[in-house]
Amino acid sequence: MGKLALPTIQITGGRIIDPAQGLDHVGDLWISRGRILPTGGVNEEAEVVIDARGKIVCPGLIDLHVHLREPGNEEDETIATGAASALAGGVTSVACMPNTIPPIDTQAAAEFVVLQGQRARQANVYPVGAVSKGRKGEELAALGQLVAGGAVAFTDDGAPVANAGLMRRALEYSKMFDLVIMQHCQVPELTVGGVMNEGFESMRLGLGGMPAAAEDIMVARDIRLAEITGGRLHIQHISTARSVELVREGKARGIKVTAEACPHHFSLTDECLRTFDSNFKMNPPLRTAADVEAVIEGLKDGTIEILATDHAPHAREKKMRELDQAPFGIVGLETLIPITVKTLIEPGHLTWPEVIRKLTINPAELLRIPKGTLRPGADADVTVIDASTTWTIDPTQFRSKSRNTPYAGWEVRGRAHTVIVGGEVRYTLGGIVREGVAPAAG
Ligand SMILES: NC(=O)N[C@@H](CC(=O)O)C(=O)O
Ligand SMILES: [Zn+2]
Ligand SMILES: [Zn+2]
Repeated sequence: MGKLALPTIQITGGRIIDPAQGLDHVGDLWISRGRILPTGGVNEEAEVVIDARGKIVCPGLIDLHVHLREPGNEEDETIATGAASALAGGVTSVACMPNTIPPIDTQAAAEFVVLQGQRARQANVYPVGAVSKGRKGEELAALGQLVAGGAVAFTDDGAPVANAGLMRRALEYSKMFDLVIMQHCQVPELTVGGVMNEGFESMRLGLGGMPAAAEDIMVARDIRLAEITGGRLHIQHISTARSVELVREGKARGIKVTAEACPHHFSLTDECLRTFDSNFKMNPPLRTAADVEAVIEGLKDGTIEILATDHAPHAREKKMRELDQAPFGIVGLETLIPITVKTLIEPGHLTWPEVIRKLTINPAELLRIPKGTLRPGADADVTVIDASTTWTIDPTQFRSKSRNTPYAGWEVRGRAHTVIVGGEVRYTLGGIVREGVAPAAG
């Protein structure tokens, strides 16, 4: 669809929340030809009217940590199904990890991801390039070429950059592009054979443990490396109390370190493994209640400025293997909003504007992408959230190709109602008044 064909959209009567502008008020939001219009809109009838009374209208959510599995594991997810899953979760932009087969470690590989994202016409898809060639942790990948191919950050996620010398060079070199190095912090030698958090529960269950220290030690090392290089370090899926403390200290000392937390790390604990259900197996593992509390505290005081899902789809036959054989990871995009509502908003830890900030302008600024705000002239990526609707999480209804969620059957509140990307309604639960052809139900 050309820009001229994009409709004028009026979203009426919603609670407009845009942390980037400090906005939180009830009103109308106007969109035309793919862009946000100034308040008051245009002097014409809108072609599409979305009734947002009682709902939240915010910048399209951004999830900077997803695994889309293409190329190489299309039985788990494709860029198209993952980007459709994003929309169903209210997410209009995703940054996808390079642990595909082959990995995203060249310009051509990054361009392929961008192209597949454009073809899919679902959420915007931004590739994250590998730090090392083949994600082998030996030689630096051609970071400049990756940037030319569209990479917005670098990581070897799925594995850490274990070699301190390589990590130092990556932090040094990435300064040239002002891009962030995202790190899966974990000393590999300390987690060999691990299935879950090391502690009372793993001992009781007789399962191999992954100590919190494996994460803490690498977080400490990398913050120090960020300090001596002046590079930008981003801690992925932070999960331990000590790591949160280290990031807090690092920030206080003026080091360029940021962190993200995932819903499972602030909603579940290692006690869930008593079921031996592989849907509770992820990396980093579910930790103790004290760690969950510390992560929530970090979210509250701003130490952790980003929410991300680490959406990690795995086909049923893989995830159904015995616990120690099953792969790590859970799908996350379609449960992001309700689990955040249940565990952060309803208990009063964070307000809606605080949550939305961590899902819009904060990740946009981290990736240096021109997204995450409803400022006039901005790309019209908008999420309308029905914050009060109650529903039951049913994995068979997911747009994702995979169903590996620990939240099946949970009674929850809040979900994306309508999602607009580039001025086009790409997902809706219905209720849109519009001339001409109605958009396909998401
Ligand atoms: N988080 C996970 O448990 N799994 C991720 C890898 C990763 O994020 O490290 C995956 O790719 O499946
Ligand atoms: Zn990881
Ligand atoms: Zn990941």
